Amino acid sequence: MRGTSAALQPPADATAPVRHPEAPAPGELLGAHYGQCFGCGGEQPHGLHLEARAGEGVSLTAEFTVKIAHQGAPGLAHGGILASALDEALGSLNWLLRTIAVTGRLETDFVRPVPVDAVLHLQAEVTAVAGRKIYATATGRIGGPDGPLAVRADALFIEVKVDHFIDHGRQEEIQAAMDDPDQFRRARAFEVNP
Ligand SMILES: CCCCCCCCCCCCCCCC(=O)SCCNC(=O)CCNC(=O)[C@H](O)C(C)(C)COP(=O)(O)OP(=O)(O)OC[C@H]1O[C@@H](n2cnc3c(N)ncnc32)[C@H](O)[C@@H]1OP(=O)(O)O
Repeated sequence: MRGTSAALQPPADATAPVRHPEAPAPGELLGAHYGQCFGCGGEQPHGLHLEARAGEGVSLTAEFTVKIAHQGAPGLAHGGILASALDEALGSLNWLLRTIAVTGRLETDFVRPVPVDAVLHLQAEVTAVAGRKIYATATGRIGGPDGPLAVRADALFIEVKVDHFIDHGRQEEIQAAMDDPDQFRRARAFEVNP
C-alpha cells in the first residue's frame, strides 16, 4: 500500500531540478556536511556513517550498515533509524543543487524488515523544485543495490539561509561551526550560488 499525501505532490508550476555545475561528478563521494551529523558525520560515534555518492542528474546512491545499536526488535533495525537513513540520503541531494535546505515533510513506507548487519542500499533523486520547495524520493534495498525493496520515502525540503542554523542552533555548536572556516565559507557560498 502506498499513499503519498497531497503536500508531497509538486504543484503544476514546479520545474525539473538543475544540477549545479560545480556539483561533485557522478561516482564521487559527497562527504559529510557536518562532522557531528547523526546521519553522515565521521566524528559522530553514535551515527549512521552514511556514505553518499553523486549519481547522474540530481540523484545519488548511499550505503548504511545496520549495527547492533540500531535495533528496534531483536535483530532488526528500528524504523526511526531507517527513516533517518532515508532523510539523510534525501537531504544530501541538496548538495548537488548547492542549496541549503531542511526536511519539512518525510513520508516513509516500511516494506520489509531489515536485519542487523544488513547493508541498506539507498537511491535518491530530486523530482521537482518549486520556489523554495524541493521534492525528492528515495528507496532502500537489501542484499545489493538491485535487491528487494525494504523502505522508501518521499520528502519535501524547504530552502533556508545559514541564519536558520545560527538563529536556532545551540550556541556552543554554532560557534564551533562558525569557527571552522571551511564549514562557514562553504555554507555562505551555497547561499549566493544560483
Ligand atoms: C554556521 C552554520 C553552518 C550550517 C551548515 C548547514 C549545513 C546543512 C545542514 C543540512 C542538514 C540536513 C540534515 C538532514 C535533514 C534534516 O533532518 S533537517 C532537520 C529537520 N527539519 C527541521 O528541523 C525543519 C524544522 N522546520 C522549520 O524550520 C520550518 O518549518 C521550515 C521547514 C524552515 C519552513 O518554515 P518557513 O521558512 O517559515 O517556510 P513557510 O513559509 O512556512 O513554508 C514555505 C513553503 O513550504 C511549505 N511547507 C513548509 N513546511 C511544510 C510541511 N511540513 N509540509 C508541507 N509543506 C510545507 C509551505 O506550505 C510553503 O509553501 P508555499 O506557500 O510557498 O507554496
